[in-house]
Amino acid sequence: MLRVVSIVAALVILSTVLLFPLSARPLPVIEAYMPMYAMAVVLIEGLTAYFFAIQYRFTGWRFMAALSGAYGYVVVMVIFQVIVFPGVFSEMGLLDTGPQSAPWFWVTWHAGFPFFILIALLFYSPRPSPAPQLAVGRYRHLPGIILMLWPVIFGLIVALVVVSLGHRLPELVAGKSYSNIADSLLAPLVIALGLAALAACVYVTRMRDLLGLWLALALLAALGDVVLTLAAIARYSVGWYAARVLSLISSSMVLGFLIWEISGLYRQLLDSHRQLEDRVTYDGLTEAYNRGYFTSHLEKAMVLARQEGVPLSLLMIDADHFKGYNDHQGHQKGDQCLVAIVAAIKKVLRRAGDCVARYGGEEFVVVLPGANAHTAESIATQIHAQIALLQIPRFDGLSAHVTVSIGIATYDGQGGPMDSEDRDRENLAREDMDHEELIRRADAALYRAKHAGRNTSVIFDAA
Ligand SMILES: Nc1nc2c(ncn2[C@@H]2O[C@H](COP(=O)(O)OP(=O)(O)OP(=O)(O)O)[C@@H](O)[C@H]2O)c(=O)[nH]1
Repeated sequence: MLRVVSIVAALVILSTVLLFPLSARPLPVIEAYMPMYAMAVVLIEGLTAYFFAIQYRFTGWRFMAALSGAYGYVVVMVIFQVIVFPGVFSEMGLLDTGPQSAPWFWVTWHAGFPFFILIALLFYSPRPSPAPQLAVGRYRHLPGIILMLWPVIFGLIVALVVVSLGHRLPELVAGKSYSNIADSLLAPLVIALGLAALAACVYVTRMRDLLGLWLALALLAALGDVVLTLAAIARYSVGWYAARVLSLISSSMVLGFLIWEISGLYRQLLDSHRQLEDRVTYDGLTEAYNRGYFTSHLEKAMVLARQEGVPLSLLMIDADHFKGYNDHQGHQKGDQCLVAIVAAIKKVLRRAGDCVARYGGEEFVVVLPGANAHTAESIATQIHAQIALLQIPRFDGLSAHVTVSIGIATYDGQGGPMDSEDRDRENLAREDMDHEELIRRADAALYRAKHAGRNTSVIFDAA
């Protein structure tokens, strides 16, 4: 970022120096240039003021409020300058203020902006992060609102004075030349304010903050704008056109930075949203779904199964003698074993709605929408086979390799359970089964699988 700023700063200085001797050379009059330029400045500075106000709103950083005020002031000045500028809305400009009002608005704009930046720098403090320290109390935003509004109100008063003095304003423009500005004390005043604001910005922010860096660059471009305008002596000359371009660069600088910053915040927001979503969806160790996700998924899957009248099976899978494995191999190996078990289960699950979740410590659940007890049993058998293929040794004498036990329960999609063998018994037991009941049944089947000697699957049987 420092390199980009340095390159732009070098270009601003170089173009100012190179164009300075050519400034007074006249160029063709393009009357549309002024309104287009003014519209762009109003839009850019208005957006900048808005973004600073928003930043103040969310961070409570008064520097932001004061900067918003400085840019708001410029908007007021530019609007009035373009209204009274000859040849934009009418031959002599609107409001019948005479030919002196436009250059006076230029002076008040270019003196006022660095002045308000100087004021804003009085409120500079390192950026509050990460949590904004907002003052509490009913009127906590009052100082910030005052900082934002007073430059705008001041600008309106200045505009009122300039408009009402109109023809009585001291002469700054004579014919096509506005050399009176350059010859009067106004020129050194405007340049001195610009230099002071630039120096203060560098000194106060120490360029630690990217905003300070871009603000300094904007002030440098604004200074180039002032120097070339003063050297141009007349409108529609090389210096005059070039100064307007520098003025646009100065305006865009900070807005560009703010947009870049906001895009970054948007990306961060999406990333943290994704992370949060992952946290509430996945188990951190095995990357299987977590219990919370499983419960809501099962609930929805059962509603869908009921609506479509199709079965749904649930497998509850538990690693056998896992305490013994942990005790012999250590907790880390135990973790790796759980990860391997999930990977093995995933290999068996091929249908879109199938999912594996970690139900608790070494216990996993598999939801199989559309699977009846027979299909579920076949999937359980495949899981046993995949886990056998892992060949994870135990060395505790209980068994050669890690195995799992599986309990199977099936919901028939008709509002009742479907038992393994006896359909009459199933019909007797028909009831409105919810997901908790299905889990309870899978758990009961798992219990029986454990008692049947482990490394086996059992289908729930109400008997
Ligand atoms: N390494 C590791 N171990 C875990 C994790 N979660 C639970 N365990 C362990 O898993 C073991 C479960 O033990 P038990 O509930 O007694 O069951 P078991 O030894 O597997 O016996 P059976 O289930 O009856 O075959 C405990 O020792 C837990 O510490 C985990 O995330 N990582």
